[in-house]
Amino acid sequence: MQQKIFVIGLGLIGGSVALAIKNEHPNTTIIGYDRDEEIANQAKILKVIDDMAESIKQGAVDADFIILSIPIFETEKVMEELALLPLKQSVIITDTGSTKKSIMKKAALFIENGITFIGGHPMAGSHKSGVVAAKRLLFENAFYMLTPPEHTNMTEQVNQLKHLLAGTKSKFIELTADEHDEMTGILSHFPHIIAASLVGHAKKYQEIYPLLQRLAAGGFRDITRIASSNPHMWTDISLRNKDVLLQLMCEWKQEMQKIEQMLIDDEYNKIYQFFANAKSYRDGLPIHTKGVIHSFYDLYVDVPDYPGVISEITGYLAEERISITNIRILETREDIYGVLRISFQTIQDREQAMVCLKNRTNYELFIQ
Ligand SMILES: NC(=O)c1ccc[n+]([C@@H]2O[C@H](COP(=O)([O-])OP(=O)(O)OC[C@H]3O[C@@H](n4cnc5c(N)ncnc54)[C@H](O)[C@@H]3O)[C@@H](O)[C@H]2O)c1
Ligand SMILES: O=C(O)C(=O)C[C@]1(C(=O)O)C=C[C@@H](O)C=C1
Repeated sequence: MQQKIFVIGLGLIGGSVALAIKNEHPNTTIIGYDRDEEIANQAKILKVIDDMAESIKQGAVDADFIILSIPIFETEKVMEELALLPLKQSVIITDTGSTKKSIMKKAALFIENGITFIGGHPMAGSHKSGVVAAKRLLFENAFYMLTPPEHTNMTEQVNQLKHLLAGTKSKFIELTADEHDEMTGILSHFPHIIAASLVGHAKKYQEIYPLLQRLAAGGFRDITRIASSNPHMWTDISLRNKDVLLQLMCEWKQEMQKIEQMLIDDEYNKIYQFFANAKSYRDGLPIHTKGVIHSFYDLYVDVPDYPGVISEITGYLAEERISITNIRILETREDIYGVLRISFQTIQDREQAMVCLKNRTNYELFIQ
């Protein structure tokens, strides 16, 4: 029988999940709903969904799976709405929200009526929003965290959900809502607050140093990329994980005080150790996976510093239809060689690019 999947919220995550499901299970019918009708129309035109529902009720009542992919506060409201509808008794409802505690509390509304709700969170994404940024393989190799309600046996339904989401090519992991919120607090939510605060801090100096904005390069850009994320989404996340965040902030302030003291006391060895410890842990993080710590397949090209070198290289790659995810000059000064870093989404793309550039240029190529 053809299964009907109802996706509520057709943005970056809802759109990417829908594309992954359709690719793996072409026989499913994907019905989408977005409170912004234009976005739902766009999703239909982009073939992210098969059809649009006019209301949550219309899409939900005969759905086999319902996937909520909207900001956390909205997720909680829509869960209340769904709990009042005559849903299929066998339906499996899930969400993609970045926090899990408040959502799993709301899930009691379903559990008490024998309806399955399994919390979900694909641990990959982007600072970009919207259906146009959706990608079928956005979650490839990332962890996809599932939080089935505690003290229930939902093994069979969890397996059905994993089967449905197999096309995401992510690694499923089950944990409690508390564990989820603590770990994502440390690795995702708190870093987003720090990134936003670093940007705010630099902005304060903008009037004194108008050049600041143009000087903001390498390190500052790397550490603050996530400050470009959707403020609506992050306000919800911060408020719904505030206990964890407040604890982390308290520890962070103590850590800053320790470093402050090392500087005041000119403690060379301790300062060295502070950086060395961080480097050793950061260097040991798994690479070539997506998720909290992103890594792409980078290729470095030694290029002479002349105008047009980037368009020359991207031109060759475009002619051979090799897609890149990012490109950046790491260092260029007059008369010396600069290094161009090109990032690819897959190892195959990088290999193809190496062959292409070897054939068409004399530039030296290397991989770190
Ligand atoms: N962006 C990421 O990196 C990321 C990663 C993993 C999980 N998440 C979580 O996934 C969820 C969706 O995030 P996103 O990045 O796709 O956001 P998005 O802004 O790209 O898309 C959200 C969509 O939901 C729609 N929407 C909002 N309220 C709605 C409602 N009540 N009914 C129907 N549609 C509604 C919006 O119009 C929008 O199109 C959030 O809970 C977020 O925490 C985000
Ligand atoms: O890469 C990014 O831009 C993200 O912010 C993605 C990120 C993360 O912190 O890793 C952000 C929130 C989601 O809940 C999951 C993933």
